[in-house]
Amino acid sequence: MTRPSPVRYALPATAKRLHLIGMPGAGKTTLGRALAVAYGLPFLDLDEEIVQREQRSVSEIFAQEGEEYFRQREADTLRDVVATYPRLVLATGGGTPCFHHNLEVLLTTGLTLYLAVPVEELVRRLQAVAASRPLLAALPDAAGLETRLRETLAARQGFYDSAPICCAAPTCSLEAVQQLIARYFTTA
Ligand SMILES: Nc1ncnc2c1ncn2[C@@H]1O[C@H](COP(=O)(O)OP(=O)(O)O)[C@@H](O)[C@H]1O
Ligand SMILES: O=C(O)C1=C[C@@H](OP(=O)(O)O)[C@@H](O)[C@H](O)C1
Ligand SMILES: [Mg+2]
Repeated sequence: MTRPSPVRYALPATAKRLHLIGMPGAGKTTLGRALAVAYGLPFLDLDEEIVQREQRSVSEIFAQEGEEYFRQREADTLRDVVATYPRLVLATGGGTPCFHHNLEVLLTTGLTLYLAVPVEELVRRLQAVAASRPLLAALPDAAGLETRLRETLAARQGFYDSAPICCAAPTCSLEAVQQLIARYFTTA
């Protein structure tokens, strides 16, 4: 099988910012980094940017200041980032589109892509790393994690579904996402 030409998957010049949204564990950070390399764009992770500005971890911010403080910092940082970076792959946090009209900011300043990874797969991925995610830490077991993720997804689904592109491929691989994006631009 011959590999597809990279040119076929190049991000059109009109798409200057690519925003990834989705549940924790969907792969926004991991895939965002790979997409940025593939498209030759700068990469930024919104959580990492907040951590850098605050000089403390997301868990520490939640524990010391509470969620509302984090959401305000998240909203401010998002607006700063889109004002600062004309070209960018941005990995958001799982809750980003759901607070402080951030969804409008994301939809109007870049191409927003929803990584719709099934909850069963999120559970598998997050079991190892849930402790570092304040909204998922302290859950007793995989069943508790799954229940929490299903409740969270139900509350957020409407926000996520506003994205013009949705990747529902089982693992949302780099290749699958690039094909989706290429198709979006040839049919738009
Ligand atoms: N496509 C994938 N297949 C398998 N595991 C993945 C994939 N993408 C991410 N992961 C793993 O899932 C976990 C969460 O990924 P991450 O990129 O931090 O997700 P998010 O930023 O959406 O919360 C990490 O341990 C990462 O290695
Ligand atoms: O779902 C959420 O509300 C959150 C997801 C996290 O990002 P990831 O989706 O990258 O884990 C991080 O922003 C914070 O812990 C809150
Ligand atoms: Mg992340």
